Amino acid sequence: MVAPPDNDVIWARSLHCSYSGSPALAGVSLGVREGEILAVCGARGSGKTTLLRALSGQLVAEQGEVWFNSAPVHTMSAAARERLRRDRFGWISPEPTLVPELTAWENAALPLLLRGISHRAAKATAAEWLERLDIGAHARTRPYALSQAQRQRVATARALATTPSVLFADEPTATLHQTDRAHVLRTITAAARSHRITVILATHDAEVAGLADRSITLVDGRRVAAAPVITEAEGRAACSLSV
Ligand SMILES: Nc1ncnc2c1ncn2[C@@H]1O[C@H](COP(=O)(O)OP(=O)(O)OP(=O)(O)O)[C@@H](O)[C@H]1O
Repeated sequence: MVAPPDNDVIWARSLHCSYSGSPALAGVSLGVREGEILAVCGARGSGKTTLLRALSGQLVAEQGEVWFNSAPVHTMSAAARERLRRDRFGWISPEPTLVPELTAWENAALPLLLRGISHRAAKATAAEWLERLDIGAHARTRPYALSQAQRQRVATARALATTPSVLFADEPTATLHQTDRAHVLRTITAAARSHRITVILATHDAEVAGLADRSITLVDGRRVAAAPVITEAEGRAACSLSV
C-alpha cells in the first residue's frame, strides 16, 4: 500500500464504485490539499455524488483507496467511518435535510452537541453562523415555517458550525435563486479561507466552479483533463467539457 503525499488532506486512488453492476466511478484518483477549494464538475449522472460519498466514507468503494491525512478510510470499520464523519467532516446536500422538531439554531447546533460541546457554547456558535448566513432572525423557527432557501442556509450553518477539516458540498446551491446562491457560496468560500476548511464542491455550474481554486471534471465516472481554475471564464472552459 502506498501512503498518500503529506500535504494532501484527502487522497484517493483508483476508485471504482457501481450500483447493481452498473459503474458509477471507474478508476478516479485525486488529491486535495489542506485549505483548498476543489470543484468536482460534471453533467448529471457523471458520478459526482458517488465520488463525494466515497471520499467522505459514506460508502466504501469496491476497489481503490481513500486516505484522510494519514488514515486509510477504506479499511476503517463502519463505526470508525461514522466517527470520522461526525468529528472531522461536514456535508451539505442539494436539498436541506433538517430535523423537523428542532428550531433553526437547534438544527445548526446539533453536530456540535454530538461532539460533546456544552449546550451554551454550541448555541453561541450556531447563532454566530446563522447570523453569518443572514438567517439569525429565524433562529427560533422550525423548518416547516422556513422557505427552501432559508432551510438551505440553516443546513449550511450546521455544516460550517463545527469548522470541519473537510466540507463536502454536493450541489449546495442547486435549488437556490441567483441572489441566495451567491450569498451562500460567498459564505462557504469565505469560511473556508478564514478557517482553512478544505472544500470539495460538486457542481454542474461553471460559475460555481469558478469560485474554486481548482476543478476536476468527471464524465461517466472517469476523470477527464481539467485546467486549474483561475478566472470565471477558465472555470467555464474547464466545466464545458462535460456539458
Ligand atoms: N442509489 C443508486 N442506485 C442505482 N444507481 C445509482 C444510485 N445512485 C447513483 N446511481 C447511478 O450512478 C451514476 C452516478 O450517479 P451520481 O449521483 O454519483 O452522479 P452525479 O454526477 O452526482 O449526478 P447528479 O448531478 O444527478 O446528482 C448515475 O448513472 C446514477 O444513475
